[in-house]
Amino acid sequence: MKVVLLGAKGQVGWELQRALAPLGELLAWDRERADLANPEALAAQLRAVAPQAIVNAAAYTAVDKAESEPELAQRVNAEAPKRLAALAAELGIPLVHYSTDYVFDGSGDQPRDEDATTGPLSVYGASKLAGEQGIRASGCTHLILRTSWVYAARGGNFAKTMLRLAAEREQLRVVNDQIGAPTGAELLADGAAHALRSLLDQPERSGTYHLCASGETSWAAYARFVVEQARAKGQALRCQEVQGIPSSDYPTPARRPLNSRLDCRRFESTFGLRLPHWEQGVRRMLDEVIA
Ligand SMILES: NC(=O)C1=CN([C@@H]2O[C@H](COP(=O)(O)OP(=O)(O)OC[C@H]3O[C@@H](n4cnc5c(N)ncnc54)[C@H](OP(=O)(O)O)[C@@H]3O)[C@@H](O)[C@H]2O)C=CC1
Ligand SMILES: Cc1cn([C@H]2C[C@H](O)[C@@H](COP(=O)(O)OP(=O)(O)O[C@H]3O[C@@H](C)C(=O)[C@@H](O)[C@H]3O)O2)c(=O)[nH]c1=O
Ligand SMILES: [Mg+2]
Repeated sequence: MKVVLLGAKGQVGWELQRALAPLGELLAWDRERADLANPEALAAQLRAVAPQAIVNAAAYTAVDKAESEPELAQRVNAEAPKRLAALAAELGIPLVHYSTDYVFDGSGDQPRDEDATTGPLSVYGASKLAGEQGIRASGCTHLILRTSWVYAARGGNFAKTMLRLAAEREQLRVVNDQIGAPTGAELLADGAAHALRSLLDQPERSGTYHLCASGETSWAAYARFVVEQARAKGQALRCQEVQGIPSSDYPTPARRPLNSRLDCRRFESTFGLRLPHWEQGVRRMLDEVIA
């Protein structure tokens, strides 16, 4: 089977290069090879290689910057996935795609399932929601995997920012009223590979799924965990305190949801998989980064 992977150098894309390799011939395309800002050219490039599945890990992920670049965010996160889905429908092949907790408004304190009402607060969230909607409307066989708070040893993410700041400063100030689950790129890649295998035999499993590590935390408690673990692993850090603050004390261009809890039971029961606790993957990532 020939699989095209888009966004091959991102956090999740990098892990997908590993996780998808056993499925057959993998064409791993980065931004230089295939630009999602040009959906028509992308479709022509894909058509030329006639893949049997498309996995899209590319996205415009700069949440604050998207507020001032809404057109580019829309092209990459909405128009390109819609074009990919139209091609997948035409070729009769599955499309795997990732989406985000930021499609929701974050009200309440309960985990949301896949059918919960969406209500993005940011340009990024709205562009990702439009991408989902384009895929669902295309009629192609698909997996839309909504996740949250992605980290990896390779690439930029919140945990690595905290490690850097903790080495420089005595005190970190981090929001404690946004709640979610940090999710590793490894888990997202392995989960997608398992689910894609399953989808090839059972196309009726096509649909939208929530896929996050289990458990929940705030960004502040997550930062504290990272600092404590890193110190226990021998990192010299100046940071003495991670001070929890309300989101209102940390103004950003984009608004973020307070409740990012996602109910992942549909993914677990459909594909017969169990999602590990977020702390497990974060520990592994820190081992790798600190080594
Ligand atoms: N990061 C997170 O916290 C979360 C991510 N997600 C979703 O998960 C998926 C994977 O995200 P993640 O791996 O973390 O993101 P990254 O930002 O690590 O990787 C995204 C990749 O997409 C590439 N890319 C950006 N613009 C284009 C373009 N125009 N054409 C081709 N490639 C492009 C980037 O290339 P370059 O490096 O050159 O910019 C990068 O390699 C995305 O769909 C994202 O929306 C969902 C929830 C949380
Ligand atoms: C650096 C920093 C951030 N924060 C806050 C800002 C924000 O509310 C939260 C996390 O910061 P980030 O910049 O990592 O947040 P952000 O880039 O919005 O993270 C999001 O990325 C996109 C792609 C997603 O899809 C989401 O699931 C989520 O992971 O922590 C602090 O409170 N103190 C700090 O020193
Ligand atoms: Mg970010």
